[in-house]
Amino acid sequence: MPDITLTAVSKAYSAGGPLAVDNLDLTIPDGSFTCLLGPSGCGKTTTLRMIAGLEHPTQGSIRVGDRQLDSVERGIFVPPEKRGMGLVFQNYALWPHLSVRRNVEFGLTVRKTPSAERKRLVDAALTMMQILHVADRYPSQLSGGQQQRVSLARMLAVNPAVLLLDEPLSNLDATLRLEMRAELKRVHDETGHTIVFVTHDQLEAMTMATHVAVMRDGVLQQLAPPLDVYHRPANTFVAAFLGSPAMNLFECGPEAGVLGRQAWKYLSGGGLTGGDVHAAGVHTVGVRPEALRIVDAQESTEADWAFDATVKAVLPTGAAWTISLMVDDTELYLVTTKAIAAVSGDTVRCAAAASALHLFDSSGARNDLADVRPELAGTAHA
Ligand SMILES: Nc1ncnc2c1ncn2[C@@H]1O[C@H](COP(=O)(O)OP(=O)(O)OP(=O)(O)O)[C@@H](O)[C@H]1O
Repeated sequence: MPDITLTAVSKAYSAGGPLAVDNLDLTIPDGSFTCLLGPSGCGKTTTLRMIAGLEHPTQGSIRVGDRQLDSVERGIFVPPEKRGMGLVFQNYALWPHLSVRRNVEFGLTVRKTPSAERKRLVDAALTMMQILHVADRYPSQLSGGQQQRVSLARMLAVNPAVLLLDEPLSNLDATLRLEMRAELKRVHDETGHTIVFVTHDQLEAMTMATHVAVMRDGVLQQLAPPLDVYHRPANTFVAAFLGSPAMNLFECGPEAGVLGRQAWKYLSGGGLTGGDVHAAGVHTVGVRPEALRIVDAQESTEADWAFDATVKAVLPTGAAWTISLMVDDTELYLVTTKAIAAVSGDTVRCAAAASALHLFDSSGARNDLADVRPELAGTAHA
């Protein structure tokens, strides 16, 4: 199936009311695992439901390759059952009075698929989801994870070209969620289906997606592979939304706080004058907690940005240490896998490579300064 393309799609639930989705241009590549990611109410579900044909756009068009599914301007609307898409929601909506096999068979029975073919397709879907051994049980006799596998098997059995999933893992406990993430990724690798997956969980998006579409207030912020979104966020919203702890962000300039003034001084060095930094529009600096390190005075190189900070608290997480630091009244986080001896109240020297700094202008948009100082382009991880 070709790409799914949304062009200038908007949706208001009431005439003249607020836009749940605002002028969305989005291309979901064929065969991709695209996650629609963003905080509650940002328009992810509305977008998914419009792709499915369960909601009508107020404006704009949706097509798959050359096939128009919706066009408000041209009065086109293809009903959900004719779109070749399978849907799975957060609540599995299994029929309680039907066995697992009958549940999975349901869509095929509706389509009047011959019984031998039906059995083959159901067995294949149950095998794919590794639940063939519970085929004769009823939903109430299954764990939450197994029930979710049944709802996925039910969708896979009818072999839709596109799988639309709306927070399908949010009812599962942490262990099952992890297991199902791996499972969905495997299904995607094995089938090559296009998957569109709604989640507000950044870890879910990072771990499974080939592409992440970050939304805010109905507006697309960035569409890119997950590591690009993480390492080259398009703006401060995306930068702050991904990562745990989130990216340290602080205002930078001659009038900013202590840390921001130091950063501004650093950025102004190396042939780039303060005026140039200002002219280039740097307003906010970001640095990921794991890009900061604690150094001995002799360890940081001249190219590093280095500063002194006071340890507020050391928070061991088992695999790593999260350290809360204060520079004057700015709090920032550092994550390290190296055990450190520091305790609350100690002063430590921190450093980050120039390439680990993310620069944003006053509108919050990414500003690489790449033309001026390539080492500040933030490309170390790209
Ligand atoms: N049926 C509806 N009628 C009126 N407003 C709605 C309806 N469904 C959603 N909205 C509103 O549209 C906006 C987008 O909602 P949507 O459910 O698409 O967001 P979401 O990002 O999926 O949120 P969540 O993660 O909480 O499900 C919200 O302001 C919401 O209140």
